[in-house]
Formats: sequence, structure tokens, C-alpha cells
Amino acid sequence: MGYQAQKVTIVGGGLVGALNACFLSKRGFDVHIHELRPDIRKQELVRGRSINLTLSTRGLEALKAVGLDEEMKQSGIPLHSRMIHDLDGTRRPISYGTKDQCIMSVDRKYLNGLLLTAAERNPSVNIHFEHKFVSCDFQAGTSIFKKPDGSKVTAKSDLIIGCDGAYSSVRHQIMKATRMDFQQAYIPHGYIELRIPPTADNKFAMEVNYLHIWPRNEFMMIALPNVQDNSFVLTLFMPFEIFEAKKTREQVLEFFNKTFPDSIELIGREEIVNTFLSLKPLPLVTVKCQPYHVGDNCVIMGDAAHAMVPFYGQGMNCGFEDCLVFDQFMGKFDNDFAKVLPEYSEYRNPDAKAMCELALYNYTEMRESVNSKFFLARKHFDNFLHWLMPSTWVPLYTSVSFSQMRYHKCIHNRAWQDKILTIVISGAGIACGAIMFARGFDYVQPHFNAALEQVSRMEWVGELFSKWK
Ligand SMILES: Cc1cc2nc3c(=O)[nH]c(=O)nc-3n(C[C@H](O)[C@H](O)[C@H](O)COP(=O)(O)OP(=O)(O)OC[C@H]3O[C@@H](n4cnc5c(N)ncnc54)[C@H](O)[C@@H]3O)c2cc1C
Ligand SMILES: COc1ccc2c(c1)CN(c1nc(C(=O)N(C)c3cc(Cl)c(F)cc3C(=O)O)c(Cl)s1)C2
Repeated sequence: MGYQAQKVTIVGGGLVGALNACFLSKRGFDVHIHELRPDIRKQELVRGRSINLTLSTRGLEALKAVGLDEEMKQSGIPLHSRMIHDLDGTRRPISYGTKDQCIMSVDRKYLNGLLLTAAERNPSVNIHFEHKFVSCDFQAGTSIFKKPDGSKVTAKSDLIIGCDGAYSSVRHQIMKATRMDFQQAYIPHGYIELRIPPTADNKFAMEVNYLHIWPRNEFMMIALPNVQDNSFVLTLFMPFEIFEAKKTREQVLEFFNKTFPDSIELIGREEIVNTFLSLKPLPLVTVKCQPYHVGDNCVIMGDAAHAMVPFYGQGMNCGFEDCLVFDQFMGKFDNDFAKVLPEYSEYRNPDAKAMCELALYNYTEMRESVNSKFFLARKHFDNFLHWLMPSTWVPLYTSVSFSQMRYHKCIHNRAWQDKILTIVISGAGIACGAIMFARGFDYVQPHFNAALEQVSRMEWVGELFSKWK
């Protein structure tokens, strides 16, 4: 009998499952993707997950490894800066870094379709849509799928990879077969998505190459440009009980008038009211677990292994990096699953957990301390120190989004930065205290506000930094 390629079953044809199929078919495996939903390439809007996503260095490097980075760049929009929207309507840009340091705004549906089509280019990839994974037998290496008509299909393979998202059924099976530690936690915030349509002459209604942010402490809204139709997709994050308290048209419009006044004309009153009153806010969950594998024939990746809140824009980038790291271990151990699976699980776990924690840390930071002034001040301060000491002071967001530094090392990097910032800020606090003691609070307060205003207006640093880098 001729050489029989080993068979891999991938459960889930989302972003990570589809990219995994590209990596594994490149290694000569016979790959079968079983996806719960119908073919996304034939669907209209897919509700239930963010419409736009940001792709940064980690994700791009994984796409590059399978030759898809250029094709992806064609259909994404480069974002060189954030645009902060103040309550008074002032907008302030803060650069992400040097000219070549940018993130990409990509359309989820388009990216998923591109990855599925790229996987299918390899004849050894078969995609079975509307196949719901229900259980598997690790001893026999078989997985059972249910079809819409209720019939069942059994797939036998040498490796099962669970890429079935945050509520993974494959993870559930692993939990019953091995001592897997598992944690799941929701945050009190939910999100809804709104849309800023193109102008009458089909142009973008705001500056295009920016991640637009309306930081309002308890709430936050962000907007990403969508190249598919020159629109912006807005994601509004807010506590569920505040969503639930907005029951009438007047309450919704009053809220937007008070919190995001400059967005009303851009989105349109009807769109705001109809979206707010018709859609339920969606939840945001963190999932951590360990190990990611069982035996030598089953492993989970992407959100199935580590779902995170989106406050760093890293979930998909982390899942794409999972595929790259797994492929590196496959190369190191010559496709020997018995070695690859435990090594991958042990190596990747601390990094994925670190990213889940970083995203949650940023959610807290954004929520508690961040309104426009503090957000601006911190980012300009970070950019200035990075410009001054490029290899010593690497802002946290730079190490996360613009490097392939292991995520757990980014946390060490943040810890000593926070120590430095605490010293600087408490030093300023002591100075203010001394002046207040000598000259009284009324003397210090306007000076403190003016100083904060100046730091938050440090565009000149941003300009200097971007010119000189
Ligand atoms: C509001 C929001 C904003 C975000 N923004 C960003 C961002 O800017 N950048 C970023 O990198 N990440 C972002 N993310 C995270 C990103 O969406 C996820 O990390 C990414 O989708 C994970 O991909 P995945 O393939 O692991 O899981 P999923 O995308 O959830 O795909 C899982 C697939 O498995 C299928 N499936 C599920 N159960 C079964 C079953 N039983 N049988 C068969 N198939 C099954 C599903 O149908 C789906 O197709 C954001 C997330 C949210 C919620
Ligand atoms: C589709 O829904 C979503 C929802 C949230 C995000 C994204 C897409 C993409 N996100 C990115 N975040 C960073 C980042 O590093 N930080 C610290 C930031 C974190 C927040 Cl919350 C923010 F608003 C700005 C920045 C910023 O720095 O611009 C990037 Cl870099 S991209 C967050």
C-alpha cells in the first residue's frame, strides 16, 4: 500500500481552525475541517461576534508563514494612530509608533472566507459545513458529528484539534478525560455594535487610518474602518445594567447626547435607537485552562484554549500565534504528536494566560483611570520615553501589539514600568503636597490641571517622535 498521509480532524472552521488547516496541509496531512455553521462565504452578516478586528504583528507573522500576509494586507486598512474623541468634541491623534508600526483593521467575515479558500486550495483539505461536533473517543481516535437532519457522522483521525471557540465542546471532552484545570469569568460589561455609514458621495465619514476611541471611564466606544463598504463599525462597551436601563428612544438619545455627542450625526438617530432597542448586548468572557491536550491525539487552540476580553485586540492574534508556535514544535519534533502536544501545551500555556490577564488588566485600567486626559497623558508619556530609550522603555502596548515578545515577558516589562511610573507620579504628588502645604490647595489645583492638560496635549512629542524615528 502507498504512503497513507496521517489524518487530522479540525473542529471549527473559524479564524483559527481555518488558519490551522493551512499550516497542517502544508505539512502534507490529510485535513478535515468540521464546521458547525453553513459556509460563511455564502452568508450575509454573521451576528454574534465582532464584525471588524485588528490584526497586529503576531497575527501577521502567522499569516506570513503560510504566504497569506500580502493578500490580507490588500483587504485591510492600516491604522497608524488612535483618534481620541473628547466629550467636548475635541479629537486628538496619538501615533502607535514609527511609520511602519501600524495595525490593520480587517473584516472578520472576509478574513475567515480568505482563510477557508486558501486552505481549500490544497486538495488534501476537506471542509464539512453544518457538522456539529458532539463527542469523541480518544482511545479509538474517532469524533462524532451531527448533521442538520439529525444523522451522525464518525470521523477517524490521528489528531483532533479543537478550534471551536470560547464555549468549546472539544475542551469539554478533554475535561472528562484528563485532570484539566478550568476557569471561566464574565465581566459586567457587554457590547453592541453600531455602524457609521459612508457619506453621500461614498467616502468614509471620519479620518480613515485611525482607531477611533471615546474613552468615558465606565463606558467606552471604539470605531474601526471597514474597507468593504467605506463604513465604520463601532463597538460600544457598557455595563449590562446600563444597557437594560435604556428602554425608550428618549433615554437612548439622552444618553448619547451626554456621553458621545459627536457620534450622533455620524451614526444617525434612527440607527442608534433601532440598534439599541433591538439588539441584546453580548457578553465578554475570559477562559483559562490547563493543559491544552490529552494523550497524543487531541489538542485545543484559539478561544477554545484561551478566550479573552478584547481590550487589547489580541484574541485572534493570539490564536493565530498558537498555530505558528504549534507548527514550530511540529518542525522541531518531526510531526511526532506524542512529543509535540505536551511540549506545545507546556510552552504556550503561560503566554496565553498572561494575555488573558493583560486584557483584563487593561479593561480595568481603561474603565477606572482612563478618560481622555489620562489616556492621552499615558500614551504620550509612553511614546516619549520609548523615543528617548527605545530598547529600555518599550510601552506595554508596543510589546503586545508590535512585537513577538512572549506574552508572559510583556507582563514582566509592565511590572517594572508601573513601578517607575508610580515613583514619577508619587514624586509629583509629594511636590504638589509640599507646594499645597506652603501655598494652599487653591494655588496648586489650577496648576495641576494645567500641567495635566499640557501632558495630555503632548502632540508636539508625538510629532517629534514620529519625525525622528
Ligand atoms: C467585541 C470583540 C472584539 C474583538 N476584537 C478583536 C481584535 O480587534 N483583534 C483580535 O485579534 N481579536 C479580537 N477579538 C477576539 C476574536 O474574535 C477571537 O479571539 C477569535 O474569533 C477566536 O477565533 P477562534 O477560531 O478560536 O474561535 P471562533 O472565531 O469563535 O470560531 C470557532 C468556530 O467553531 C465553530 N464551532 C463552535 N462549536 C462547534 C461545534 N460543536 N462543532 C463544530 N464547530 C463548532 C463556530 O461555528 C466557529 O466557526 C474580539 C472579540 C470580540 C468579542
Ligand atoms: C473590534 O473591537 C475591538 C475592541 C477593543 C479593541 C480592539 C477592537 C482593538 N484594540 C486594540 N487595543 C490596542 C492596545 O494595545 N491598547 C492598549 C488599546 C486598548 C483599547 Cl481598549 C483601546 F481602546 C485602544 C488601545 C490602543 O492602544 O489603541 C491596540 Cl494596539 S488595538 C482594542
